[in-house]
Amino acid sequence: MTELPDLEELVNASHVVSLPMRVQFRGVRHREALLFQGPAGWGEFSPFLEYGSNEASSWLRAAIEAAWDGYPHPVRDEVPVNATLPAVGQDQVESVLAAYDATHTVKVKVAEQGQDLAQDVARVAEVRRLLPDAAIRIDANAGWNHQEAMAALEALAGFGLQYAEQPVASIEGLARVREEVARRGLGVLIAADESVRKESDPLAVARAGAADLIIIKAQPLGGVRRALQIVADAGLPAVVSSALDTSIGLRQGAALAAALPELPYACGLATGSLFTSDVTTDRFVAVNGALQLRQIVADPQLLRRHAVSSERSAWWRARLVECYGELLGTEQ
Ligand SMILES: O=C(O)CCC(=O)C1=CC=C[C@@H](O)[C@@H]1C(=O)O
Ligand SMILES: [Mg+2]
Repeated sequence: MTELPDLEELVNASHVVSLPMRVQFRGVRHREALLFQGPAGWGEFSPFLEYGSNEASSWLRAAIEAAWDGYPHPVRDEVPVNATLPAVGQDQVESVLAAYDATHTVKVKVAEQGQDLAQDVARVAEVRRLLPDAAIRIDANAGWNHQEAMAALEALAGFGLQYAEQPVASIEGLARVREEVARRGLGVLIAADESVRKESDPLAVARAGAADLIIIKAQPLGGVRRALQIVADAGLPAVVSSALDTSIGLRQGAALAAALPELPYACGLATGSLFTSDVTTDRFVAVNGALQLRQIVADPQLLRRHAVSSERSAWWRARLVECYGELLGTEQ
């Protein structure tokens, strides 16, 4: 990004929407996002509501990159994607998976607050029963301590796990789990997500040898080009994942995945299927297990239909101004 666009131009171009979700994910049933169109296309700014302006400013940087600079040249025109299964009860697994045209790989959320390991085992077992040949990965979102992580991985490894994403919170903790998994011969790779996108140094995981692969997200990492640089510097395989974005943000994730020199795993970019509606008429969801790269444009009627209240809109615009201020401080 060479120069920031004019703030007034950004604010005036903004639309704030709230999209309804099929099931609760990450504690939300509605996902709010601010969208704007620039000379290169649409950009999405949708940091989670609880994020402060410093963290959220990377998301704004990514949105501006999408709308003003566009994307780097892709090296592939389709991106294999995984179905993402929220921490639903065993009885809901089949209906949630039915929303996806991407079940060669399933990521199962585990370690949800208020649930126990038996519920995780039941959920993973049900996925394995329904999809005997699928690659299954789990994501604990740092919800376990070391002991809990080891007990869970012992209990779940038998279902055949491709990898476990962020089983524990810290980088040292990940390294310790990774070592013990190897010592016990559990055959589960360890992936770092929060330890990449929420640390001040996204390369610390790689330097510490704490993970076998990294999860990268375009918005939290400040855009496609920055994320590509992180992967190049980390020297680890990368999986691109969504931030529960609308089709606009998913398109940015797909641009990142399409520009990576290597893409050994399916990406977590099928989350458009968790929404019951979107901002585009031709939603950016998987077809035959993959996203096909194409232009994604917001539809004025859908933007109106999903527009938030004037209070929420004012809240988002104020957030935009605050994050813009943060960017001005760091970029110029
Ligand atoms: O990676 C996927 O399959 C889908 C995206 C996903 O899991 C997430 C999206 C948004 C917020 C995160 O809590 C969550 C993640 O931890 O990866
Ligand atoms: Mg994750």
